[in-house]
Amino acid sequence: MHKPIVAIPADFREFDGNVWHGVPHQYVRAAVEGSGVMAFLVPALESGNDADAILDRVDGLLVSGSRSNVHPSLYGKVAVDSDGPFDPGRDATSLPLIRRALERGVPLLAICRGIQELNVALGGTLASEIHDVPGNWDHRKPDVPDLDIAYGIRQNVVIREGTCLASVLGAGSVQVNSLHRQAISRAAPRLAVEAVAEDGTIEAVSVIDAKVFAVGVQWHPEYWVGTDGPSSTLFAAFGDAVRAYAATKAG
Ligand SMILES: N[C@@H](CCC(=O)NCCCC(=O)O)C(=O)O
Repeated sequence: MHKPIVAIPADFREFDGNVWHGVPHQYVRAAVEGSGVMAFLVPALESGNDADAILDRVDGLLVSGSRSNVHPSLYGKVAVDSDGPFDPGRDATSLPLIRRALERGVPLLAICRGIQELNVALGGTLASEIHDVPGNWDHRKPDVPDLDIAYGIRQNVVIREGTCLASVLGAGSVQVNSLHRQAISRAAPRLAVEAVAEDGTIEAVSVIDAKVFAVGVQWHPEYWVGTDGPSSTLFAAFGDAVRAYAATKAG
């Protein structure tokens, strides 16, 4: 059997005087070293990507975080400046891939922006600038140059009993990082809330009636794969689901 392949939708980014399709290395490293799979990046195209053609050729879908936000029009909201920055190519690539992966039973792990895309893809909505809500904790990325500090583990979330995530990480408290301004507002009907922060922010979901592993987390387990137990365990579980799916394709 070939080494399983996981598709990772890229961002459309501008820097160094050019435009690029890219995924931060931490996601690729976590897929390769944490899940034991190969990673293939999918360009962030507003048109031209065929979700089924991609999913025919891979064994899992890893939807990464990003500084950009899902365009509000995709969940019935009129965009305002604070909803940006936007990445229409990423939206147009990720959301169809998420929907088709779930329909086809392709394993899915969605992280940060990814859990927000999962929610929107299934009909949910997002809240912006959640740190402005009275009583909310500040979930934003710390404004520091050192990524180890920015991705530092600094938040307690509680995994609910009897959930998919509890079967992987155990129920109860787990310490995670936090780098987001938005969060799930109305959870899509097909999503089960699996973990919440102490201020009530939804921190993890799974897809009800999913054929295989289909989990979204608002934190960033990819960054500490290899050194943080829950991060490593989550990516190992995703890798196991990907290998099991690949084996079914091998016949
Ligand atoms: N843009 C969304 C999702 C946040 C996210 O994916 N953060 C990871 C990248 C952090 C960075 O590089 O700035 C939100 O803000 O909620």
